[in-house]
This record gives sequence, structure tokens and C-alpha cells, in this order.
Amino acid sequence: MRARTAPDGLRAAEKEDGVPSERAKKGPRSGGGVWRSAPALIGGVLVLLMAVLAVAGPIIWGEAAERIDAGAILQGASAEHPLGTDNLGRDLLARVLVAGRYSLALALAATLIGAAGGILLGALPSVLPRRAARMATGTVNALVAFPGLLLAMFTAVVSGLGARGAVLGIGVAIAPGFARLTQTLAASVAGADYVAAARMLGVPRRRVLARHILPNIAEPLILNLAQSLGGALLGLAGMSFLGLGVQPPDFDWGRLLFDGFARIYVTPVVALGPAAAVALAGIGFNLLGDTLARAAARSPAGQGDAVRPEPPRPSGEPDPDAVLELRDLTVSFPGGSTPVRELSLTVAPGEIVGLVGESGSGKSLTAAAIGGLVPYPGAVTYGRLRLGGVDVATMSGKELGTALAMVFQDPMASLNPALKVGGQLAEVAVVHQGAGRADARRRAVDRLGHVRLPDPAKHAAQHPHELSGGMRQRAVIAMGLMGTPRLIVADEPTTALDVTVQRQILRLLREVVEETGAALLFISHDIAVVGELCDRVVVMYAGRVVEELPADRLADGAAHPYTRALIASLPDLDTDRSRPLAGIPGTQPAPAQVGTGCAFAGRCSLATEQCRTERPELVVHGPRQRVACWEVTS
Ligand SMILES: Nc1ncnc2c1ncn2[C@@H]1O[C@H](COP(=O)(O)OP(=O)(O)OP(=O)(O)O)[C@@H](O)[C@H]1O
Repeated sequence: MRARTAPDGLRAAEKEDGVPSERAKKGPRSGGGVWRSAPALIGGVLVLLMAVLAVAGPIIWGEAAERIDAGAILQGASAEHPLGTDNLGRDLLARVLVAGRYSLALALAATLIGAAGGILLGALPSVLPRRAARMATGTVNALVAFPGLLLAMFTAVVSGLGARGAVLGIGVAIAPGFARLTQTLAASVAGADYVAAARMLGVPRRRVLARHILPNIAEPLILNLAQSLGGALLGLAGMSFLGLGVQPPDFDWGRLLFDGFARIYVTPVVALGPAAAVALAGIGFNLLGDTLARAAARSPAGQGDAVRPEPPRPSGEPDPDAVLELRDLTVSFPGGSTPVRELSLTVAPGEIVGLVGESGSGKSLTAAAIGGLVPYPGAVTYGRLRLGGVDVATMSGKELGTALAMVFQDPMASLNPALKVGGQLAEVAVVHQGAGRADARRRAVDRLGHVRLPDPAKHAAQHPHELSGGMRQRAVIAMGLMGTPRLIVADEPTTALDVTVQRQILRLLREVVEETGAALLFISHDIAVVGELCDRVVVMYAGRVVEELPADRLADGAAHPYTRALIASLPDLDTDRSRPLAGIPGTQPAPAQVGTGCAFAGRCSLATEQCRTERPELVVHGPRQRVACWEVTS
């Protein structure tokens, strides 16, 4: 189970009225702000200039660059030749302007070679058997440790002096960086449930790589491409300058620098022109690459716009009393998968709301979206997300971290095994409330006592592995209570615990709610537990809420066929244990395959043609109950 403080605000760029929020317009999370910054503007202008030069340079100045003038050999700067002339009297300014196309083309070729080779090498560990994968990883590690310039020079010399050798050399020097990046990104995506699921289903590794891994890591690789272009340009100029690159009669900026360098003490201006061109182009590509990376990191999804965010919908007046007000939350992933669809949820102060549904219905993603923790490359949009009456997009990380506590399934994943429990809790108070060390430690021990951990001072001085599973989960809940949470989101907090400890943790959560006045959003697939603990139950199916009702009406008031089926599938004392448990026939549609009608229609014995083609909205059906079902509400 994990308790995490949520990061700086949520990733919503726009407010409920469809107008960009102030934060979206000018705040640090705004991708637009990044593009208006000085480095972005300078980078953009420089790259644009380079592109114009590459296209128009040879057309406009091509002839001047090749015109030999025996009367103007080796001249310095003059009105006619602002950068002087070379040993054949050719105008150096014209040659610098013309060399742009060749220099940029070579840099692009080297970058593409480096990127292709690196991505291939970095992807190998994902497709090879274990031992070969380890060798591939070792090779990448060795290449990364090897000085890039030496690698480039060695390759250039081996493959023959000239532009081809230099391009290959720089490509080889760039490749290890790409390989390392690919490996790291692939490893982070490889841990995702959907990759694990594909592997379990026997999908071949190559296909897992091509379909599940590469599309999800494409964006950072493309961003790295832009930054590498600047590096390649500088590298190629360096190679030509060392005499290993472009050979006469061809010329690029590096070659012009090489030729001018011999005269640098007599007429320094002849070296200045190509040096300035290389420097400006390098700076331009680096600034642009950097801007792209920052814009992607701050885009509405927080992770780039691999998925086109759906526009937020206007949705009535804010509820001033609600602790959590979520309107029209949609979470989507590249490839058309939308596991959460236009979900709306309200939690009142001190209320315990259970979010229940089969595995894959989108419960955890809903919790993650509330905490701004939807994993890359998920895109999150909503019409409104308010915590304690405050728009989450306007809250600082500290404010959100104090107002929201999140408790996840595996407590060990929330606690750093190398740090003592008390120290970890204290850190929350130091970071979020600016408390002194001693005060923070006192508060940590107090909070551990609050969650009924026996001898809290002793356990505060222990490492997580010295605590039992139940104690660890108490410690994680205590961590959430280090702030003054208005809302605790607990995602399957007892699933990893044995039955007795489960009951203790559930009792503790209820006590915490009663004592602190915080509200609790309790996520579970177990409708029996939800019915026992919660005041109100929200039932999710295929990313949408299908029913909301008071928990005490579950047994006899549940109306949606899915809710009723969930309840019917529970064993009770009368259940014949010799027979298999009554499950719900069929399976929930995958997030990318939810059709236009009711998503439950395929499994519902009451389904009509209307259910299959038209999606029912949630409508009031009795006191504090709403149901989305044509058959129940018509
Ligand atoms: N990182 C991801 N990338 C792509 N799809 C994802 C990702 N995480 C979840 N999904 C999809 O979203 C669906 C809903 O996932 P979620 O974890 O929210 O379900 P859940 O209701 O919490 O299920 P469980 O009880 O098993 O945790 C999953 O079926 C999965 O297909």
C-alpha cells in the first residue's frame, strides 16, 4: 500500500467553463508559458533561421560562394567581403551561408543514424532472452562509459576520411545515449500492468515491444532527437575542424573553420563566421529541444499530448459543501483506450464513499487522477476537480499534499526500506508544514499512536521490514495523517492483508474519519466490504458510474442489474459451498472497445435493443439513489 503526497497541482489546463484557468494561462504547469519564454523564442528564431538558410542559402549565394577571384586572395574583412576571402579569393560570408545546408544535412543524417542504432540497441533487452538481454545491457553500459569523441574519431578513421566517416562517427557517438534512454524508458513501461498482461497472454516479446512499449516511449525519444541534432552539428564541425570530416572541394562549417584557423592570428574574422554559425545553430537546436521537453512535461496530461485531450464540459455551479467534487473526469491512453469516461463524483465532509466495481472498471485510475498520479502516457481531462472547495489546478503541491492523503494497496511500496518509519513520516511535516526536525518527529510518533500502533516511539525507530503488514499499513495511514487531510483516498488498502488484519484496518479507517472529520473515498472490488464500511456506494462499470446509492440500501434497494449481479455473486451462509461461486457471465469490455450503448448490455439478461445502441444516463431513482439503466428507469 502506498501513501503518497500528490504532486504540484493536477494536470488540468482548463477550467470547467472551458476557459483556460489562470494557472493554465500563466502558471508553471502551462505548456503555453514555456513557449513564450525567452529561451524558447531564441531557440525557435535560430532554428527557423537555420531552416531558411538551408533551403535558400545555396540558391541565393551559391554562385558567389564558388566565384574564384585571383585579385582578392586571402583578404581580411572589407565592405565587399565582410568575412574576408579564402586562398582562391572566394567570399567567405557567402561560403558560410551556403555551407548551412550541407552542415545541417550531415547533422540530421548523423542524428538519425545514432537514434536508429541507439533505439535498436536499447530495445534489445526487451526482446532477447534473459542472458542475451543482460549482455545487451552490459554493452550499452560500456558504450555509455566510453568517451563519445573517441568513439566518433575511431569510427571516422576506420570508415575512411570524409563526410561519410564523420557522419557515421557522430552517429555512433550519439547511439549509446539513445540506447540508455530507450532502455530506461522501456524498463519503466515494462512494469505496467498492461505489458505484464500481454506477456502473460503469451504475446511474443517483439510484438509487446512494437505494440505496447515503443508507442508509449516515442515522445521522449523524439524530444531527445531535437536535442541530439544540436550536439551532432557541433560534433561534425569538430570532426571537420580536426580534418576528419568533410574534405575539399566540399565544405561545411567545420571545414571552413579548419581553413580559417590557420589564419586566425592574422585575420581572425575568417574563423569567426563559421564558428558563429556553428555556435548559433547548436544553441538554437538545444534551446528548442529543451523547450519541447519542458512543454511536454507541462502539457495538460502532464506527459505530453500523445492523446488528444477531450474538451472540458461546463457542468453547473460548484457545490460549496463538497470535500471532493469531480465532474466529467476522462482518462485516456494512446491507441483509443479510455478507461475512465465522463465520471462525476461528489464526497461530502466526513462521508465514507465506496467506489466499487470489477477489476479494470477504472477505479484506480480515478483515484490516481484525483491525486494527479495517472501514469505516463495517460491524458486526464475534467470539467471540475475541487478539493475542499478549492480548484485543485490552483493548489500548490504543498496545499494538495496537506489536504489529500492517498493510501494504496502495498504498504511496502510506500515506505522506503532504507529509512526508519518515524523519519519518513517526519519528512512529510518538514516538507509540507515547514516543521522543525524535533517537532516533526514528535508529530510522527503522535500520528503512529493515533493509528493505534502499539509502542509508537519504538516502531518510529524501526525500519519498515521490522513491522508486520498490518503495522506497515497503519504507518502509511499515519503518514497520510501527518497533514490535515480533508479527503483520504484509499485504493484497495486491505487487499494485501490477511482477513483479521483487514478488519482492523477497516475499523481504523472509520475511526480516523470520525476523529479527524476527513472524508474517505474507499476503493474496492469487494462490495461486501464496501457495504459494511461505507455510507454511500458508487458502482463503476467500464469506466462509468452505473449506480449510486446509500450503503444500507445495497441489500434490498440496488437497482442496476450490474450492482445486483455483484451482490448476487457474494457467498453467504446459505450458499452451497460445494458448487462454484456464482460469477457474472461474460467479461467487461476493454477500455478501447466500449461501444455506444450500455457497456453492460452484453452481459445483462434484461438488455433490449435500446440498451445495445443508446447509453443510459444516471437518473434519480429513489432517495439518494441514481441509476443508469433503461430497464430500471423507464
Ligand atoms: N498505464 C496504463 N496504460 C494503459 N492502460 C491502462 C493503464 N493503467 C490502467 N489501464 C487500463 O485501465 C483499465 C482500468 O484500470 P484501473 O487500474 O483503474 O482498474 P481498477 O478498476 O482499479 O481495477 P483493479 O481493481 O484490478 O485495480 C485497465 O483495464 C487497463 O486496461
